[in-house]
Amino acid sequence: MHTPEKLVIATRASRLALWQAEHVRALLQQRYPSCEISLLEMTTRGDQILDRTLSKVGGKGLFVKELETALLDGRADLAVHSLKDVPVELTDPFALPVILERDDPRDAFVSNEYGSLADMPAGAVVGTSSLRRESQVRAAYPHLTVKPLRGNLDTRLGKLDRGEYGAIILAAVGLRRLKLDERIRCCLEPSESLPAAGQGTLGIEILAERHDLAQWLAPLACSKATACSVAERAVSRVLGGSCQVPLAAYAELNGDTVHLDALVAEPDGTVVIRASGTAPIHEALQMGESVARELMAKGAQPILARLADGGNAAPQT
Ligand SMILES: NCc1[nH]cc(CCC(=O)O)c1CC(=O)O
Repeated sequence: MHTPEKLVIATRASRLALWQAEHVRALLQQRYPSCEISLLEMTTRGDQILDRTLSKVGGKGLFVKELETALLDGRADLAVHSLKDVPVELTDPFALPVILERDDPRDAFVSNEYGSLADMPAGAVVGTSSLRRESQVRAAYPHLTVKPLRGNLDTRLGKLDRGEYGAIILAAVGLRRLKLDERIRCCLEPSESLPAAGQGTLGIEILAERHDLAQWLAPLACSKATACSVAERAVSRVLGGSCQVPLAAYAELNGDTVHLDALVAEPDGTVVIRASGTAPIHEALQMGESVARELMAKGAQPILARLADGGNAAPQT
């Protein structure tokens, strides 16, 4: 069989992104031992803007765009992304043919003082720059104060350690990948903090015309994670994943059945609209779309419309 001789993987230069790219490199190397595989490290706009809340700076696929230019001009063959950061509508020459097996999708509670959100006293400060996390924290713990928190993982942990926050909320998977598990005081179950669409999942982006490449990458795909991400991303797509909005969508597989929970909330936590659905794998897309329509019917529209005014397209962290 014809196999690849040389592959270049475009990646952001953060430690987490590098771990993820190395992970994909190792999987490919195992499968294609004679292939020469290298990483092309890039700094994206999302990495440069550290002083403002991501949802405020907007910009479609802040973490994705520069990597796409490397695919376009041939400097790289594939780009590895946290699926959560990938816009739901990939524009024309690009495709996302491979969704890898999902890791832990949960949010993690990190603190030097407290064991959980429930332990925190009135007025204590929780750091997160995600409207999704903020709205859920504020809905369940209205006595806590939520403040924005930006930067890569090390920066965020540094701000916590300097006492700027009583606790911060991060994706558990990011901490695990950087061997920072010991910082996790507890994981927030989906019932307490419903994850973002695609959280804990990696996707591989290529130029759609590279059919050879798509075939070489195909063995890395996980059909279960793919079904879940199809359902979750359908919600974001229907609701305008391009809006900066507190939106969560989390699917699980039970045998051949996909179960999906989704919510849209006011950032201040005063309104949380929920919907869920269940369907066989092959109907994951339609089920996701109908869950999204149910959210709309229950009043998601005014929240979305108001938040959409501020800009387009922040990643739904
Ligand atoms: N918001 C940025 C981002 N994008 C992906 C991850 C972690 C990896 C993942 O969720 O798959 C993170 C960090 C975080 O949310 O704490």
